[in-house]
Amino acid sequence: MRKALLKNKGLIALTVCFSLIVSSGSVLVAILLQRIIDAAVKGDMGLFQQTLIVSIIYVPLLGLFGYLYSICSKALIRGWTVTLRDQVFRGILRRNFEQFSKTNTADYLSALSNDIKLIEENYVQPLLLTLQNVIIFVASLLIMLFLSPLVTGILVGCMILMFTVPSLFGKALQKRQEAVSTQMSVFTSRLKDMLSGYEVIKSYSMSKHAEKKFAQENEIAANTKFTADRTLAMNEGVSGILGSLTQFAVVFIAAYLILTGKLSAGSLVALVQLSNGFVGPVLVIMQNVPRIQGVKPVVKRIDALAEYDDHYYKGEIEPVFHANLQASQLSFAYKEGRTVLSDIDLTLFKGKKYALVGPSGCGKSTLVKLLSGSYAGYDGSITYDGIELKQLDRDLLQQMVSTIHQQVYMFDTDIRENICLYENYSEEEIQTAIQMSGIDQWISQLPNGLSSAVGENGSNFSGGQRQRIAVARALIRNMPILILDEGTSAVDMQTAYEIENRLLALSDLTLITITHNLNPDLLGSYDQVIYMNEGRIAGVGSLEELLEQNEGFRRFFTLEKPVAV
Ligand SMILES: Nc1ncnc2c1ncn2[C@@H]1O[C@H](COP(=O)(O)OP(=O)(O)OP(=O)(O)O)[C@@H](O)[C@H]1O
Repeated sequence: MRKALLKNKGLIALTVCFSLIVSSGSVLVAILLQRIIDAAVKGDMGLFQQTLIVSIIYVPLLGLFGYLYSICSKALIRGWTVTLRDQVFRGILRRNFEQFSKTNTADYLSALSNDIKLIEENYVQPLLLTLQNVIIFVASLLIMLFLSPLVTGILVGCMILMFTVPSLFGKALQKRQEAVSTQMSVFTSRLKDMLSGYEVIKSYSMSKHAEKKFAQENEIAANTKFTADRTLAMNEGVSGILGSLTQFAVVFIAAYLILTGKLSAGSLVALVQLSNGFVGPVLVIMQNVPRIQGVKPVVKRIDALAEYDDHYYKGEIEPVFHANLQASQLSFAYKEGRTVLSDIDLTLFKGKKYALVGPSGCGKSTLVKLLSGSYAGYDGSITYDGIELKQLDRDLLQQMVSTIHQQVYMFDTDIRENICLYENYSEEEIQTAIQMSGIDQWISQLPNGLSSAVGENGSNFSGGQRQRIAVARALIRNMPILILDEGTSAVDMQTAYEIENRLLALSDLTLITITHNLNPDLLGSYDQVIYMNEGRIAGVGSLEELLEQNEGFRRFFTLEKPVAV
């Protein structure tokens, strides 16, 4: 929050400046009123004309500054929220995979939309209003003291009473605004879940259930917001009553002073006017301070997202991969006490090709995620050319390893952008990548070729086509290590065979392929097959060696029916 404020310091200075002019200017109107009434009562034509001329110049000028203040404060709100949203988004991107996946994506969406709106309405706007009204309050106080210290004293007494109200409501509001933020996050999460499962809802006739569930969630979210609004209304109501009582007190006391000849009629008008400029701001402050206090937990949440510091990966060493990638005594658990990988010792040499096989759930994907630096909370060590992964510069490490997952994510743009990911590659590089991934012919048949739109998450194309685009996306980057996490599972056997064979032919590439396709021809082409079972390495060697020497692998291999090409 503070950083977002500092980034807009120019606008803040202008807003405060105009606020100062407008607020003090509006208070000085009381003096003009006093002079007009006194001139009329006393029959002083000179004072009347003089005040008239000053008013004709003064009022439009005040209007102009009012307009400038309004524009500046709106620009400040705009700048503040834009900066805040940018900072939160950057903070989210700075997280490592492990930290990112601890929070539901809908929570991030809710923070970027609902929470920032809550902050805009309940923090930024009230803060500006409070500032403006503090100035009006101070200016009114000074002039009132000058006109009648007695009336001012009574007013201040009433004010102290009024100031106790925000502290009564502040805590309750804080709790309720926090509940609104949490509930909106839950609501967004459930909504996202339902929309993502649209296909299942339709195919299993779940529409009625989905509608009912949505109505329930909608009702809960609206009720939580209404509970917070009720507290706000209570705060506003009590403040309003106290404000009116105070104004009445001023009028009666001032009238009494006129009756006893201690105050002029003009001063009464000025005092009433000023008491408005005195009570009004206190009311505004009373209504807005609890709002600001109430939204503090949400501000804290947003700050935590924006100022995220990845303490795991603070490494600055530039990674190199000339020799090997090694795991020693590597163990890992997603949740404490539920070990997924145990005592992994493995050395992968540059340029070699590895097939990682094993029963479902044995930890293959977890292992490659650890090797590529997605998770940091492991025991043991992972080294690139002898240097511990946690000491390496993570951004540079990400430029060394590319992964093709079974579920490919496609951005809603065209094929070219999904391959290049907004980086510049020559036409020749693009052509080579699409040839290697076997999509050149298919693309050439599309009416718009590489410019064909892929649709939301690639919905215009089949799973296999998406995977092949992902292969091209990885190949064009020419990274030294490529992980194929069942990355060809959605293409037909022949195509998978062709793609893998092309990758196997790249001498500089270190390839790690996770596969359930136990095709002896294909597996036989890998330098080594790594057989995993129950979170451990249960065997490493060529296909032949494993089949000869490893009973467990032999059983696994024969049970998982090999598929002929
Ligand atoms: N993000 C996660 N949080 C908690 N547990 C997880 C997570 N991802 C995987 N697991 C668990 O870790 C274990 C290993 O999963 P992993 O995906 O690494 O296995 P795998 O061998 O790749 O499986 P498959 O061949 O079916 O893809 C499984 O028991 C799985 O339930």
